[in-house]
Amino acid sequence: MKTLIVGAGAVGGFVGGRLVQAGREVDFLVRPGRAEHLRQRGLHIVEGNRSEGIAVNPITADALKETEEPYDLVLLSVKPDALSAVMDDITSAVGSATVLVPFLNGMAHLEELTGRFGKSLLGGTLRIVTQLDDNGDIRQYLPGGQIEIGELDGSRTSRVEEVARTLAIPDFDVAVSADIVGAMWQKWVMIATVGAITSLARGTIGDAAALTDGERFATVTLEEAASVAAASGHGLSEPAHAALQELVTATGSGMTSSLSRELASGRPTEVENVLGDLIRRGHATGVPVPRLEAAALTLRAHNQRHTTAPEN
Ligand SMILES: NC(=O)C1=CN([C@@H]2O[C@H](COP(=O)(O)OP(=O)(O)OC[C@H]3O[C@@H](n4cnc5c(N)ncnc54)[C@H](OP(=O)(O)O)[C@@H]3O)[C@@H](O)[C@H]2O)C=CC1
Ligand SMILES: CC(C)(CO)C(=O)C(=O)O
Repeated sequence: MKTLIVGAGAVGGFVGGRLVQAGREVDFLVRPGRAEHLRQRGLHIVEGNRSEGIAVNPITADALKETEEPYDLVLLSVKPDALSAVMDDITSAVGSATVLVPFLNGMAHLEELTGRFGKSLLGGTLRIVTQLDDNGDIRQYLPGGQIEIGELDGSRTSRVEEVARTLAIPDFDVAVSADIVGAMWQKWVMIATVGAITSLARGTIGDAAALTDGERFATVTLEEAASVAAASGHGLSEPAHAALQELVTATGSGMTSSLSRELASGRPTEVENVLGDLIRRGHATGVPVPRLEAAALTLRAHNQRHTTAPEN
């Protein structure tokens, strides 16, 4: 499938770079500065001391407008504040048979994208731990990754199978979900909980678990996020809740989240998309969320110090 990766940051650069290495036909929609960087330096993925340079094909929005052939697959890997701009930019890349898969965290983007691209859209979740570094390279902090995709109505179609085959890259688990909306909510509960704990503790899940009352704090924070999901009609199954409970209280765990990594590196965070939206839904459904609110306040204060423009 001819694939367009939208945004060559921590997610798009990593997934797209691995797809190129696996021999897929991939272009990267990037802004002019990133295009220049990728042409000069190539895309670099760094794991520990190992750095791999990958020759990639960047394309800017102006050049994309000239494209006559739509892409088969478009992977959206920008942050929410860039979504409306890229939705305009990809118009010429999306034809009647194009499939779009978003990897953004949270749920707000789904409504926006469905309104614009309707049936072209699949749901998606991605679990990797990567970040752009100061050289513009992509650092992977934990090995492997998981991708879940699915039709929003839960049906099993040939196009979803084809996308899954295209995304099958080494060290990645790729699964087709019969309930991708539920899977996205589950990931949202996870990322909000891990993001809140690790941002407030300024450390890893393991660091927080080792603090006095750390495990209890993590348990109650998970309870808040899971209760909002349940009140919104997307309650976690008992095994899913138990697995998350283990994940967020794991002693010795090196897990962080993109929220806390960005907090630590002085970059603006996606607080509104990951925590703000969940808090708003908590208020709307009468679920108290004091720990999520405390984390959001910390991250909003950080954003105010580190951004000149609001996130959304
Ligand atoms: N990092 C992670 O481990 C994970 C992140 N996610 C989610 O994935 C999404 C993307 O995050 P992440 O990759 O970390 O973010 P990054 O900031 O690393 O990457 C976003 C990229 O989007 C690019 N971009 C911004 N505007 C445009 C535009 N108009 N056209 C083309 N490119 C553009 C930026 O490029 P530039 O500014 O250089 O132009 C940047 O390289 C987020 O919603 C995040 O929550 C999901 C799973 C894991
Ligand atoms: C899976 C996880 C928690 C990895 O960092 C993530 O999605 C994120 O940080 O945004």
